[in-house]
Amino acid sequence: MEDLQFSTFNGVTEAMPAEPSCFSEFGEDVRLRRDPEDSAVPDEAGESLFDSMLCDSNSRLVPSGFSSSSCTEPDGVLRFVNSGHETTVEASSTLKFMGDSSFNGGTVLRTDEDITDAGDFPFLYQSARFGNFCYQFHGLPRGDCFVDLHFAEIIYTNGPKGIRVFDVLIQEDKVLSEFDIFSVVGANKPLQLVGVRVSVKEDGELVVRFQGINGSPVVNAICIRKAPEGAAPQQPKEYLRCNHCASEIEVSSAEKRLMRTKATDKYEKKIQQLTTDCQRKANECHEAWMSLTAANEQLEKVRMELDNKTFQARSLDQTVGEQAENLRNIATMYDQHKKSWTAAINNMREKIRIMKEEHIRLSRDAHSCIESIPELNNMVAGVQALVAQCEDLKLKYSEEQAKRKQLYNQIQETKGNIRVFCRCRPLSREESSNGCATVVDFDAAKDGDLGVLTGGSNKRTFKFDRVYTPKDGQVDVFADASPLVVSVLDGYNVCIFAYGQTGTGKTFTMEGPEHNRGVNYRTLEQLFSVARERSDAFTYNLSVSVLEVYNEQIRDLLATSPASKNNRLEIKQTSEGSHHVPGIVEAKVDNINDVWSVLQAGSNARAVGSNNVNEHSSRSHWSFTKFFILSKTKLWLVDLAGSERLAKTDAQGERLKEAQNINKSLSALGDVIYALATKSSHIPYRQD
Ligand SMILES: Nc1ncnc2c1ncn2[C@@H]1O[C@H](COP(=O)(O)OP(=O)(O)OP(=O)(O)O)[C@@H](O)[C@H]1O
Repeated sequence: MEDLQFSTFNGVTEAMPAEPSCFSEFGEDVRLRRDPEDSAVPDEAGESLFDSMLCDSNSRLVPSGFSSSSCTEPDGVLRFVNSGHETTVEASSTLKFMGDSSFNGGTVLRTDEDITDAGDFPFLYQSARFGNFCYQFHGLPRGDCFVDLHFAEIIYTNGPKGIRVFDVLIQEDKVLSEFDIFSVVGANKPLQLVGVRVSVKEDGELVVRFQGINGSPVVNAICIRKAPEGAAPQQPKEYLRCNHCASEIEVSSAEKRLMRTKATDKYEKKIQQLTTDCQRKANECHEAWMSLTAANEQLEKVRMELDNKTFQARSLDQTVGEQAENLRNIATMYDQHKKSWTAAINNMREKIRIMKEEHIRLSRDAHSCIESIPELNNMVAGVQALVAQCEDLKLKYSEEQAKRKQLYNQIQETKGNIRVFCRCRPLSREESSNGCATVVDFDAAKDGDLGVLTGGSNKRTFKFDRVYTPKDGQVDVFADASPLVVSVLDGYNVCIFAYGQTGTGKTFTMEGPEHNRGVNYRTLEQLFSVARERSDAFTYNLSVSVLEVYNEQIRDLLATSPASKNNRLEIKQTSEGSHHVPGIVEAKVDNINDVWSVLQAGSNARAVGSNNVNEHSSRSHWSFTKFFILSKTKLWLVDLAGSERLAKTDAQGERLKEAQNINKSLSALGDVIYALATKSSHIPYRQD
């Protein structure tokens, strides 16, 4: 009994409907006969699939070929059309298969492939009509009849499912909906729609129409059978069908209940198992939900991270943009630099080209020089000989110069260490207009004699080293002073001073006007000239100090600060016998202009008084000295104050005191000079 199962039509457990006896074998439920290759098993899905295809509740699908044994009443067959095939009469059967007729449209298709489980007439399934077609039968008897349709997928043998889907309508009633042969039995396998009950009217016409949904419809055979006339629908009987032999067995109510109980147990177990599966699936769903929640949280984190990354990406974009801008600027600068460098390189190339040409020219010159080297060597030898000769001459010159210097200074000493020159100025315009006349006789002036008329024919004569007449100029006076300049540079101390009565021309002789310089300027000019001539052999560092002796006080005329101006200076004698003034300003001079500036500064700082003898009379002695740092030699150039006869000048007060001091110091100077001239053992330098 395990192999038996209720036939279930229309989704409920019930007995098979009343069937014509010749097709009673088709009671086997299609849901139990799925093709193993299709891996189909009877299940709710398969049941739903067939239910959805079958539109007539009395019809059924049979997944096997037509068998002659199933046709118990061959006379009841009104038409059996073999689509796409010619008329066939089987000797072993009383059935006559008509050739393909009564169709409208479509084409014929045949196959030589074997049809699995094809029943007794496989050729029924090896030909078919397909395409856009319908069958229209005429001459059928009025009343009900059954229509059986035979199908097999012989075109799309590899499927897939759904490649051919179509509807079938009989007498415009849909009997198959979205019919898919391959989905039910696969390829090259028969599938019968059995027992569609239709009614034929008086016109005896029956129309079978095929409508394609996907692909073209197909049909292999159509069988029209006569239905029992006036037969009322029978009460459903309860059958059991053997799964192996497909024989139908009528069962009693008790047996049916027993089987139902067993079936109920079986289904309860199945329900239990489904409940367990459902619970398991629910758990799985819960776990999936939890993991989905976790995934969502993770997703949220990822989204936030993504937001951050997006923000960072935007920042990076901005940075990249700025960098790109910088790069563009750099590129622009680079282009500019490149242009300037290119220009510079071109310029350099031009220079190199010129230099190469110059180099070639020099190389040629060098070659010609090399060729003239022998001659050059001779010249070099000659030059070296001349240099040696020159060195020898320089040595001899130095020796001779030393001798000459010695002799020169000996001559100066022979002339006398103290020399006195007398210069007489011409009468001034004022003196001439006052009727003054000269009392000096210059007849023997060339011999150094000066006669002074003392009245009448009396004449008193004075002896000097040289007498300058009023006609002698500054140049003549300096001619005798200039040899002394050379002596200074040879290391001898020299002092030139002007002595005389007020207004006799001391300042004129020493300083002189700007257009007619005196001894000071000319001496120093010659000093720099000789120093320049000797610069190859000697270096002279020259400096100048300017001082004034006024009322027995020494004043530094180059001092600028009040403290140094008020500083009390004294003349000191060194152990070597020379004299100097500690603390006095020594201005370094490099040329005659410097000296002149210093002298001007010193002259401006002098204390000048006036008396009625000479308005511009100097009331002080002033001098400046040259210091030769190397030899420490000094040249004193002194413009003494004028000696005066006090009664004649009518001096009083300060002027009298000045005059007294001047005369006193001049008298002391006279004593010193006398002591020096007579080579006295005591020189009264510090006599008060
Ligand atoms: N040789 C000369 N030829 C022409 N003019 C002269 C000559 N010597 C002096 N004089 C003029 O005589 C005037 C007085 O000369 P200077 O001032 O030099 O006298 P001094 O002796 O320096 O007087 P003091 O002692 O009062 O300073 C000046 O006007 C000067 O120009």
